Amino acid sequence: MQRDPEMWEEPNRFEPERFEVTLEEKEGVKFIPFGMGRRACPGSTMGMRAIMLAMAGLIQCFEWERTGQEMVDMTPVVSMSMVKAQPLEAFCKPYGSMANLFSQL
Ligand code: HEM
Repeated sequence: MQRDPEMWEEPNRFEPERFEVTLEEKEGVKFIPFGMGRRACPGSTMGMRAIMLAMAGLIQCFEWERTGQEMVDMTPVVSMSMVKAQPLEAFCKPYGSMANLFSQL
């Protein structure tokens, strides 16, 4: 459903802003990674915050680069969750100020 062309414009394009729409807004209920109704995930808020914190930390602390000239292959495998067909390989190095911090850990 999250990649249904009848629900989303260019569903295969990486555009996370599309999920900023809340349930109250006119887009309606199109983003339901936590299920709905009585059995919906009770940990949804914690899940969203944990992922946001983890992603923000990775982006804020490290400089990321591809391993070669080719673009990262985003082809997914059809499964219960969205898994990349090719595992992500990337170089990361801590930003200058972070390197000092990490060396003290
Ligand atoms: C990104 C993180 C998470 C995702 C994508 C996720 C997704 C889901 C989904 C799809 C369901 C099934 C809903 C349904 O049956 O309609 C579920 C159920 C559940 N989740 Fe999560 N979840 C996440 C994080 C968490 C966390 C952090 C907790 C607890 C701290 C949690 C606790 C539960 C529990 C207890 C259920 C069963 C609810 C029931 O059957 O009544 N989840 N989750």
